[in-house]
Amino acid sequence: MSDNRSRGRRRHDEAPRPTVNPRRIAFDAIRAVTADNAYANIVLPRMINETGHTGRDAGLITELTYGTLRSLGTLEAILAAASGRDVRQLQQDLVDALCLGAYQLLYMRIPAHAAVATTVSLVKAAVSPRVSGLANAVLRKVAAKDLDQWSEALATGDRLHDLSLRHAHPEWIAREFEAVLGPDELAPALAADNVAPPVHLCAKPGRITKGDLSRETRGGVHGRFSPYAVYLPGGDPGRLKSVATGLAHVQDEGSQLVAVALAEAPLEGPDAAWVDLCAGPGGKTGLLGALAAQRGAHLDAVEIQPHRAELVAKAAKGLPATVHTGDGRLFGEPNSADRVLVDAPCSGLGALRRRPEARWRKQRSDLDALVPLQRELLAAGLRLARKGGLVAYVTCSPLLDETTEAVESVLKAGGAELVRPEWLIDRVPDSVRGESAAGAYAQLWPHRHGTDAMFLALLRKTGKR
Ligand SMILES: C[S@@+](CC[C@H](N)C(=O)[O-])C[C@H]1O[C@@H](n2cnc3c(N)ncnc32)[C@H](O)[C@@H]1O
Repeated sequence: MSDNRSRGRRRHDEAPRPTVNPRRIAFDAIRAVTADNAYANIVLPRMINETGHTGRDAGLITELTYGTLRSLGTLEAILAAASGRDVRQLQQDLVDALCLGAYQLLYMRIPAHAAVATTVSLVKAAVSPRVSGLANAVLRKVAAKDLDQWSEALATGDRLHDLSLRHAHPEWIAREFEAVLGPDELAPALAADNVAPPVHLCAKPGRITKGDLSRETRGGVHGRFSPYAVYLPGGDPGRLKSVATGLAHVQDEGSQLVAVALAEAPLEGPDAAWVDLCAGPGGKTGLLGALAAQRGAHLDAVEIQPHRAELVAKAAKGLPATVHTGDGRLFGEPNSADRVLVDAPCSGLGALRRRPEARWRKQRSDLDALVPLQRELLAAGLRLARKGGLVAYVTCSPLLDETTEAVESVLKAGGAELVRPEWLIDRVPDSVRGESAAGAYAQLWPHRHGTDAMFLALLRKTGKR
């Protein structure tokens, strides 16, 4: 009797079992990205939450969705070969389902018969029963080879083409990376973009220590390089009290390093007026603001997009910082700032591992508008700095146009010099890029450092601009 009662009570207390199949959720998320231009890292957590999946199922859904989206170009090339036709001739929802199936066959340890059967059922239910026979035939052909065999079968002998196909990147991105890294490191750099990174947290200096933050995360380890980084072992960072109350925030370790490198660079003269000229959504504002508080400095944070400026205001809460909504190119008095961060809007190609679909959406032509804006913002940062003041030019991209070429073109106008970012270079091995008598740049890489590919040029204003 008592047994029955307790069994009944337990059933009543349990959360309802999720009823939507994990593969269906992954398919719906992929459709949202390909059909509605959604961002997977925004729609997927919501879908998982709404359908009540947790633990291993949530992990499976994430792997299916992110993995398929990261590998789309390669999967489509293999599907084209397996079906004997250009996949653009097929309806998009069928292609999405086939990509999801092919991903399981080629990248996951799911038995072929299960991957084919579940995908065919999905096609019947979510696309059309009329095309389920076609889906079955194509996936069986895909299953006949593994990824290495497909890569070999589709290789043309052109190194960039073959590496791009094997590591699922558009060829133009591989070419741009190679222009910076050289041929030997290209394969590991591309491969690193396909590994989901852990969430990095920043323990705001003066607010919480790394030790206390890692204890709160139950198993989080201290970052390799940043004095403030903790790697989250898993779970939702938003549920941590320190994150919810603003003592810590989510921020890639590389982003932390480039911001701290500006704050730690030696400076002669006053050191009270700091500016963050491209601040949204406010990660670096939060860290620089906390450092400014410790040093008796004040931070002005500028962001052109009002909704992003609101996020900056949240990140700056309780810190000695003022948030301005406006154009950084027009902000402030010339010769007034001691330290300026120009974290310029960029292609974001240094953070592809965090944004699964991004590599297939970006185009080389996106740089046409970004490159002039980056140079104008850097020139504005130098105008704002006082003589002897420091400007950090930062991008989350290693591309030549957005990094060294931007800096060199602005330096040509005179009145500024390149400074070695010693603080960063001393603590991060293999982070020097392009050392010369004129100075050195810092470049971080996922495959070398486990960070996003952040670029930093530290400049000192030497005269009139
Ligand atoms: C790379 S993001 C900055 C990331 C930020 N520093 C952080 O750590 O969270 C670049 C930001 O610059 C903003 N932006 C673009 N053009 C701008 C302009 N002319 N003036 C100020 N901000 C601008 C973008 O809206 C975007 O929020």
